[in-house]
Amino acid sequence: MMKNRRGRHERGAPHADDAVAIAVRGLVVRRGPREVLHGIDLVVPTGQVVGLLGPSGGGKSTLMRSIVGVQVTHGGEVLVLGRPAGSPELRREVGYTTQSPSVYDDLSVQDNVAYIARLVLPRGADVDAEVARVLDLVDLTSHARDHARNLSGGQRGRASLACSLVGSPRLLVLDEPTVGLDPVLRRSLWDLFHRLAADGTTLLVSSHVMDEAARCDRLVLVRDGGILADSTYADLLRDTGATDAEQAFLALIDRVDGAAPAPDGAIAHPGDPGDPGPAPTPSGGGDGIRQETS
Ligand SMILES: Nc1ncnc2c1ncn2[C@@H]1O[C@H](COP(=O)(O)OP(=O)(O)OP(=O)(O)O)[C@@H](O)[C@H]1O
Repeated sequence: MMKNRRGRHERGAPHADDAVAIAVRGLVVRRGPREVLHGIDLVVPTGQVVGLLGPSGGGKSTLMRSIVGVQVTHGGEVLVLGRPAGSPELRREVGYTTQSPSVYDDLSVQDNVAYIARLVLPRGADVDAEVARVLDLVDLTSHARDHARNLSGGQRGRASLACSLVGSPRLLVLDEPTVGLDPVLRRSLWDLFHRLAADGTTLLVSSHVMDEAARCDRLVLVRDGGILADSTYADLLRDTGATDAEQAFLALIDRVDGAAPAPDGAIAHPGDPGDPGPAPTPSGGGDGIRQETS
């Protein structure tokens, strides 16, 4: 059994490639009558904060749902920590927050978290200590006894985030966790994300606020069901000649739409001639994708 960077014994998942937390190949998803992901290839390295950025309706949530295994998929492969997305073995390894905070209004904040902790933690674990730990991480200790219905929007979001931090999952998939937060809270959440990453957790964080790009170790720009770029913020600015993420995003769109030429050394886009394609995926995954809900 291996130990991770936190010194914990890791639970069961194969480790064909510890450097890769998520490997997506050729992912196709249809929702209703439309195909909304058109053959996505994506590799997310372990221990990084990877931002999934792009305009509303581009497919960020659908991609995240596919990664956590709650999305019916129609082609391709999604491996998470070396296993097919949605595998039962991943339930304690992957934390997920949806865009709408998932908390029980009629329970206190601490009881919401304790409920999840009793489901997630091994028998005999110190639930109270874990509740205190995660509430401290999201700065909600002073609201521990408040009913969730009495929280502000930002506090509800952090209560939901606290639930997904229970048990220190190795992968956190967070759908717009900073939406509606004031700048101070946004900064403190991004600081938390980087502390977790420094401790070995991988984070996939979506946002349609382009100025959050600078806070990510890696950026994946999603538009119209495809990946427009997969880069670092610095490389994105260098390769587009832009001064901020929004400008860079628009420059990439113009380039893809044929309105602007790519400068030398431009970012390789998936599917471009010369694009080396995704990094090798870890072996040990299944031959299909678990399909749980529509
Ligand atoms: N339940 C659904 N049924 C049918 N189509 C859907 C459903 N949910 C989303 N879609 C469609 O799938 C596409 C991708 O949506 P998705 O929610 O993944 O985008 P997004 O980038 O996360 O957007 P946002 O930033 O607004 O959350 C959109 O065209 C959307 O209309």
